[in-house]
Amino acid sequence: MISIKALAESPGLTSIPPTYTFTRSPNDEPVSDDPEDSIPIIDFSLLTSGTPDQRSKSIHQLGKACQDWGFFMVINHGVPESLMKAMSDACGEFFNLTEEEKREYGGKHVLDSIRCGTSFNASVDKVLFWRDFLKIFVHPQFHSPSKPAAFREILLEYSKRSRELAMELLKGISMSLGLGDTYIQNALNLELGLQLLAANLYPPCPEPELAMGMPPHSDHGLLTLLIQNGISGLQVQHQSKWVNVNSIPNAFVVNVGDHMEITSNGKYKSVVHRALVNEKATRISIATVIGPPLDTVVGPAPKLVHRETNAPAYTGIKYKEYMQLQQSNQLDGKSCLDHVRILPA
Ligand SMILES: O=C(O)CCC(=O)C(=O)O
Ligand SMILES: [Fe+2]
Repeated sequence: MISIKALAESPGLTSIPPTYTFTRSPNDEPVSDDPEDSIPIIDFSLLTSGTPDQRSKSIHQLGKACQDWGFFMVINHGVPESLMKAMSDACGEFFNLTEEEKREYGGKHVLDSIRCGTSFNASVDKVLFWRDFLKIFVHPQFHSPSKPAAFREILLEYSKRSRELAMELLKGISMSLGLGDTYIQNALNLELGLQLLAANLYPPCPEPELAMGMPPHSDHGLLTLLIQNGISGLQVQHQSKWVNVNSIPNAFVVNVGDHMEITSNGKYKSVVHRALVNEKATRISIATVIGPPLDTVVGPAPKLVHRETNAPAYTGIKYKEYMQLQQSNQLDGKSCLDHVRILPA
């Protein structure tokens, strides 16, 4: 399968091949034009080193962001800007390797530690997406492609720093659920949890309104931390509208994943989002997914369910089985989560 990078660079390309034409559903939500519609901002420095009052306000804001939006931006997070830029550049260089060099990691299983390809799952996608990807398991065992030369070192440091940030956010989220700061960490054994880095490349597209970078979907895992190379394209579904995420430079865009929705028994919802493409600039986004160990069965936190007043709304499922389920179907909104939802009697 040809990479989207190779296709986009074909000389004289003025239209997209029909297999890339994404049919938007007739009841697709409109894009919000309200400048007030913007995902909440969390000041990480207040969450971790503010006064007790500032900390408790931040925890409240974090909980509210998870409940109302499922998405928020994190500023003053302490991850060096130079490291974020280096990671984004290194991913760009990976995609610049020859098709031959990248083939070493291509077309493999969802649980393989390094995997690159195009679209989402080109063997089941009816329409192909204008996107190449590189996915790497960086925790509990660290993996890295051996090329480009500096990749490994940058990835190691970036993975470590983004993990620390995620763990602090999870403490705050755990508190916001009234569970105590280490409850989620302990209940889901995050010490040995999966961390997946997924880099996305969206080259310029001659007919951006006809193509789709990534279709509407929610993410597996507890939290996703996203950085971008300054080019926008991400949209989040909110109150029946698509809201553009115009990220503050160097902020992390964080979202609630399906396994946080399950753990919180539906209090915090994973939110559907999509990535559009544009005609002019190459966009790179790098998602870091934080999840439990692959063999952990994730169900609602026992402390959050109550037989009569708050019955479990999801059946427990092994994290890796959930990932396999998502990978074997077309990426389609929250259809994967629907498989484990218990409908009220
Ligand atoms: O490129 C983006 O902004 C979104 C990527 C994404 O949703 C994902 O990797 O799951
Ligand atoms: Fe996503």
